[in-house]
Amino acid sequence: MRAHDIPAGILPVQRGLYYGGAWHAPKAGVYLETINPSYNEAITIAPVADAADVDAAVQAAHAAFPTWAATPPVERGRYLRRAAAVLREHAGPLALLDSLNNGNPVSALAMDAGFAADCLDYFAGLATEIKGETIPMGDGNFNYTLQEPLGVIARIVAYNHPFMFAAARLAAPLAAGNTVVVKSPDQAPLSILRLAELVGDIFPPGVANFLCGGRECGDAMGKHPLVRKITLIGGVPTGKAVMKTASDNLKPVLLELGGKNALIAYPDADIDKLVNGIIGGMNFTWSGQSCGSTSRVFLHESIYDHVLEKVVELLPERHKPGIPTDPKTTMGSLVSRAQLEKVQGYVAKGLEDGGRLVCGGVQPTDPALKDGFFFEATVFADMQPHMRLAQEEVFGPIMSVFKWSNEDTLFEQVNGVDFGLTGSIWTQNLNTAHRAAKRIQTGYVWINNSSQHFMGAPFGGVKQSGIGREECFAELLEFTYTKNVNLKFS
Ligand SMILES: NC(=O)C1=CN([C@@H]2O[C@H](COP(=O)(O)OP(=O)(O)OC[C@H]3O[C@@H](n4cnc5c(N)ncnc54)[C@H](O)[C@@H]3O)[C@@H](O)[C@H]2O)C=CC1
Ligand SMILES: O=Cc1ccc(S(=O)(=O)O)cc1
Repeated sequence: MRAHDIPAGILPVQRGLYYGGAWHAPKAGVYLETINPSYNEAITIAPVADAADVDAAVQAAHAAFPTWAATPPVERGRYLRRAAAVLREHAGPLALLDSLNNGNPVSALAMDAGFAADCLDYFAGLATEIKGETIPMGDGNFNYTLQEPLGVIARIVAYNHPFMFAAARLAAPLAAGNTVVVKSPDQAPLSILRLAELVGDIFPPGVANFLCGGRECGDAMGKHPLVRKITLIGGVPTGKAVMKTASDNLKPVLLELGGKNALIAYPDADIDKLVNGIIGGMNFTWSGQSCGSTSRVFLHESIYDHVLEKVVELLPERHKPGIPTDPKTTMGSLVSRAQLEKVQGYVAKGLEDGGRLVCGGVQPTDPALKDGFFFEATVFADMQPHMRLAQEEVFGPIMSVFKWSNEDTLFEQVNGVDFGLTGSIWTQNLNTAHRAAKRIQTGYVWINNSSQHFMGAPFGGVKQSGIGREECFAELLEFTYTKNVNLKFS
C-alpha cells in the first residue's frame, strides 16, 4: 500500500509527544520523516524528543505517581482493562499501521494488539496479588513486608513489534502502582502516537506517557534522576549502554536483548513436524526479526540430508517476500536499508567463512519489490561453530544449519555463544527431551515447538540475552521493592 492509498483512520492524527495528559510539540521543534520500508517512501513525519522533552515527561509522571500509587489495586486494574478493550476494538487498523511502518506482513501483526490487550488484562487481574509476607517474631513484635511501587519507570522498545511492545509493557508497572514513560522505536514511531490517542486519556494525567525519539531520547530517559528503573527491549550493545547509564545512577534494569538461539533435532524427531518447526521457529514471516528466532539448527547426522532437503524445498514457497500490507503475504521487508545491508553483510561473511548457501541469499527480483528492503529467506548449510554467522545475531532471515553426532559436543556448540534466550528441542523420547532441556543454557525452552509465547510463562534470557523476566508474575515484582516493617507492641 503506497502512502497515498492509506485509508482514513489508519494514521495517527497527532504528531506530538503525549505526557501529563496532553499533547506537546517537541521543545526543539524536531520532526523526522518516517518511511514505509517496503517502498522506501516517506509516510509522514513524527516528533523527535530530546532531553528537555524527556525531563518534562518524567516530571509529569513523577507528579502523577503518589496518587496512582495510592489508587486501590482493583481500580488500577479497571483502568488497564478499559485500555485492553480499546486495543481489541482497533486491532486490525493497528496491525496495518505497524505493517506500513516496519515492513512486517499485516497478517503476522494481526495478533499484536490482542497480545498487548491480554497482557493488560493479565496484569490487571494480578494487581491484587502483589502481597507481602509476615515474619515470625518473638513476643512483642509484629514483622511484615510490603511490596511498594518504585516510581517513574522508563520503557524503551524495539522495532519488530512496535505497538505490541509499547502497549504490553505498560501493563506490569502500571498494575504495580508505578507511572510510565514509554519510548517508541526510532524506525517505527507511528503506532505509539496512535496508542497515545487511543488510551492516553483513559488514565489519569501523567500515569501513561508516550515519547517518540531515538538514542538521545533513550539515553536521557536512563539518566534522568527521577526515573527509578530503566527497561529495554533491544540489542546487546544498547543493553550495555543502558546498563552503564544505569550504573552511574545506581538504577535497576530489566533487559530483554538479543538471541542466537538453537534448535536441536534428535534422530527420532517427527520429521514433518520438525520441518514445520524449523521454518516457523526462524520467524521468516517477520524476516527473522525476532529475538526468539531459532537461527541455529542442529540436525543429527542421521536425518541431516533429508531434513535439509525438505526445508530448502518448502521454504521459498512458504515465505516468499511480498508487499506486507497484502493480507496473503507471508514474508515482508526488513525495517530499513541499514538492516538490509547488515543481512547482506552476513551472507558475505557466511560465504567467506566457508558456509554453503543452499537457499536465498539475495534480494527478490520481483519488480513490485524493487524499491523496498526485501531479502529472500536464506539458509546456510554445513556451518561450523567458529563462523561469524554461527556466533553473531543477524536479526534477519538467515538460518544456519549444523550437523551433529555426539551429544556432549552438541551442547558445547549449542551453549558456546554469548547469548542464552530461547532453545527448541525435537524428539519423541521424554528422557531425551528433559535431558536436553536441562543441558541447554537459555531462559526459554520449547519441546517439539518453537516461536510461541505463553502468557504467564516467564520470558527472558541468560548471559548477554538479558536480565529479568517478562510476561509473567515476576515482571510485576520487577516494578516493586520490598519494605520491611517491624511493629513493637507497647
Ligand atoms: N529479548 C527480547 O524480548 C527482544 C529483543 N529484541 C532485540 O532488539 C534488537 C533489534 O531491535 P533494535 O530496535 O534494532 O535494537 P536497538 O538496540 O538498536 O534499539 C532498541 C531501542 O533502544 C533505543 N536506544 C538506542 N541506543 C540507546 C541508548 N544508548 N540508550 C537508551 N536507548 C537507546 C532505540 O532508540 C530503540 O528504541 C535485536 O538485538 C533483538 O534481538 C527484540 C525484540 C524482543
Ligand atoms: O506473543 C508475543 C510475542 C511474540 C513475539 C515476540 S518476539 O518477536 O520474540 O520479540 C515477543 C512477544
